[in-house]
Amino acid sequence: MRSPIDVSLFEECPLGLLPGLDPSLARDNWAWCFERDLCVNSPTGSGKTLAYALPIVQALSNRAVKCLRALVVLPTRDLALQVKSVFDKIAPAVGLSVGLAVGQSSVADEISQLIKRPKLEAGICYDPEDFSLGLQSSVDILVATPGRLMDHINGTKGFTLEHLCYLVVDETDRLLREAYQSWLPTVLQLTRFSDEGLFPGAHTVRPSSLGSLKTVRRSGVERGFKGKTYPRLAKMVLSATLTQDPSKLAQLDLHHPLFLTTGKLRYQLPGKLESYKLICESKLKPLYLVALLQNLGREKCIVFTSSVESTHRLCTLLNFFDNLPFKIKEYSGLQRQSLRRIREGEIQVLVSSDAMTRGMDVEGVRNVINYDMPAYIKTYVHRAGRTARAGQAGRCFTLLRKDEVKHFKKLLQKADSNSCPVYSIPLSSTESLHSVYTSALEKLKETVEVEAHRKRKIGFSL
Ligand SMILES: Nc1ncnc2c1ncn2[C@@H]1O[C@H](COP(=O)(O)OP(=O)(O)OP(=O)(O)O)[C@@H](O)[C@H]1O
Repeated sequence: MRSPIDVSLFEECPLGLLPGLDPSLARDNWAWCFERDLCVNSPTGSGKTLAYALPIVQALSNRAVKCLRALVVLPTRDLALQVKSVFDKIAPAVGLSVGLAVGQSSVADEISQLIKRPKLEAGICYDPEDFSLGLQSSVDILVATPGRLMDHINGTKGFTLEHLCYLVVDETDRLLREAYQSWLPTVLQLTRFSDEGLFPGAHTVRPSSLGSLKTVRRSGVERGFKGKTYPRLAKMVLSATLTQDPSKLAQLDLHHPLFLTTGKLRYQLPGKLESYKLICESKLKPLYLVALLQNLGREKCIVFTSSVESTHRLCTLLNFFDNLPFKIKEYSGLQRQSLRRIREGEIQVLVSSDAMTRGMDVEGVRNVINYDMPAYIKTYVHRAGRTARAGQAGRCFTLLRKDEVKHFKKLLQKADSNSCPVYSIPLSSTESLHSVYTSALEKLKETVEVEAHRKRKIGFSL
């Protein structure tokens, strides 16, 4: 941990040249050396997902019996879906199955995807509640959010982590900040080796579903084990803004962690990102935003605001500007379909709170706009990182009041970014929007009143 390895100093290696990789997986970089746990701090859009998906799939490609051997935990449902889609592209090539536990469908539906009941399905047993059914995992790899993972740990018959070999904690700094029903201590407890036998915690939850089958985890003869082999859960933790603070990482109980990074700084922006600032009065921000969007034409944009409520208001207001040559939708927990719509090119502008800040990979997003200045450099890094991904060029615009400029400059310096020129909007562009802005504001006021009334009514009827 004291001497991070700067992977940017190594030469790139095409997947086709990676030794030992199953030919069906050899289509681009990184091999996970499982002898030590890995901490990866690498910029947004640098391909961290494939960097863990590929070695896990490769390592499990020779497994004989299907059981849950790899668990990937992510903070949000949409991120989990995105990561599952990456595994879905590579795992079937070597006969592995990937499951999802995110609360997208009912618990019952999810259970039927994750657990199989061979005796019941073969008609040998007719009582679905019978615990001797020999329940088995239907998946080798599970992508999950903490809440639904805990639901399965606590309540799903046949769901066990006792065979787990690989644990990935993606967006680690975010997941460590939020305890989510103590999911991490629970997972570590259920996968820990102890003198009482393997996985004692698992047995207190329920008996082994696979009878005498014992998982042969990776064994390592390593420093600290006094020459003994030791079955161990291999862990990989990743983020574009991963902490190097040992007291925080200690929660993960890492084994001789190796810290991989790209450069010396914790906060890094993508190489081909250009940052710009727009300085305007607070009340004129919508005008500047519309003028900027008009300048950007029909390029895909994500506009970030500071809250779910301002996202809704801003999106409603923007849609009252007539004849804009692009379609605008908001993204929130209740409006998740807009993510699919921007991916498919049905809409060009997505307005979002920080719900969309981390990890989301939307092809073709050329611009990110901070309608509200992010309070922290970490937030700037993740928001800006929705563009300029995978070596592509991208731009990040930040709307600022005059009194925010100094603070913003200091913020960017933390990412060693001193270049953030002013992006000028001609006065004529904003002036021509004044009358439509006034009428849009009126309509927004009416809409907000109607919505508040409707909410009150629903509240009373409940
Ligand atoms: N070797 C590769 N060559 C080209 N493109 C790649 C490669 N690996 C991944 N990609 C693409 O790069 C994009 C970004 O990948 P990914 O979402 O894994 O980034 P990330 O590092 O996890 O970013 P973030 O920190 O924002 O979550 C994806 O569209 C992915 O398909």
